[in-house]
Amino acid sequence: MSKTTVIAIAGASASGKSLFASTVYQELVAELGSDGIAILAEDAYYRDQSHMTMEQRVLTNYDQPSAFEHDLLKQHIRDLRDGKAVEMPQYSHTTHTRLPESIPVAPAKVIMVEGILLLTDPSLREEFDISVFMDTPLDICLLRRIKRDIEERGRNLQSVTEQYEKYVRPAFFDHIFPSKQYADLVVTRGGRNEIAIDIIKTKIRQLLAE
Ligand SMILES: Nc1ncnc2c1ncn2[C@@H]1O[C@H](COP(=O)(O)OP(=O)(O)O)[C@@H](O)[C@H]1O
Ligand SMILES: O=c1ccn([C@@H]2O[C@H](COP(=O)(O)O)[C@@H](O)[C@H]2O)c(=O)[nH]1
Repeated sequence: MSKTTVIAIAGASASGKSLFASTVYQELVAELGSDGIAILAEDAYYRDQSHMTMEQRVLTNYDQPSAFEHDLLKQHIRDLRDGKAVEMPQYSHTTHTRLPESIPVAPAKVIMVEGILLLTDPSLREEFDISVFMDTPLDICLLRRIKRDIEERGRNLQSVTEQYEKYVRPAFFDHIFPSKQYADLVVTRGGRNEIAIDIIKTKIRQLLAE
C-alpha cells in the first residue's frame, strides 16, 4: 500500500473511542512496525483556555465544534499523509489548557483519529478513508464518564452532572448522534468489542497488503 489510510473513530464522550483505538494500536504496532500505525486524538486539538479564569473555563461549552481547532487537526492529517511528522498538542481536561510540551507523531501507513465531533465536520470527513461510530448506550457512557472524570479529570459528581445536563447530553443529540449516518462501521458495547477490534485489524492488514 502506498497511500496512508486514515480511520476515524467517533461517538459519545466515554463511549470507548480511546480504548478501542489504543487496543487496535497495541495489538498491531509490533506487527506493523514503527511506521505502521499512529493515533491522533481530537481532544488534543481543544482550544487553549489559559486566558480565562478557572470559573469561566468550567462554564465553557466543550461539546460544540468551535471548541476545537479542527483546521490544525486537518492540517496535521494532511501533513502525515504527505510524509511529514507533526507535533500533536497536549491538552489537560483538568486545567482546560494546552500543555507546553507537544507529542511528536511520525508519518504512518495507518492513522487512527479518535474524537466526539470528527464526523460532524464535512471538511474533516473528507480526510477519512474509514469511519467507525462507537454506539454505546448513553446511560453506560454517563456512568463511565462520571467515574473517569472524577478519577482522572479532577471533577466531582456535581460538576460532572451539571456539565452533562447543560452541554454534553444536548451535544449528543444535536451533533454526535446525527453524525452516525456517516460511519462505515457501527460498533456496539464499547472499547472491548473484540469482534469489532478484529474486523478493523483485518481490514488494516488487508489494506497494507494491497
Ligand atoms: N467495553 C467496556 N467495558 C468496560 N469499560 C469500558 C469499556 N469501554 C470503555 N470503558 C471504560 O470507560 C471509560 C471511557 O472510555 P474511553 O475509551 O476513555 O472513552 P472515550 O474515548 O470515548 O471518551 C474508560 O475508563 C474505559 O476504560
Ligand atoms: O476542557 C475540557 C475539554 C473537554 N471536556 C469534555 O471532554 C469530552 C470529550 O472527551 P472524551 O474523551 O471523548 O470524553 C467532551 O464531552 C467535553 O465535555 C471537558 O470537560 N473539559
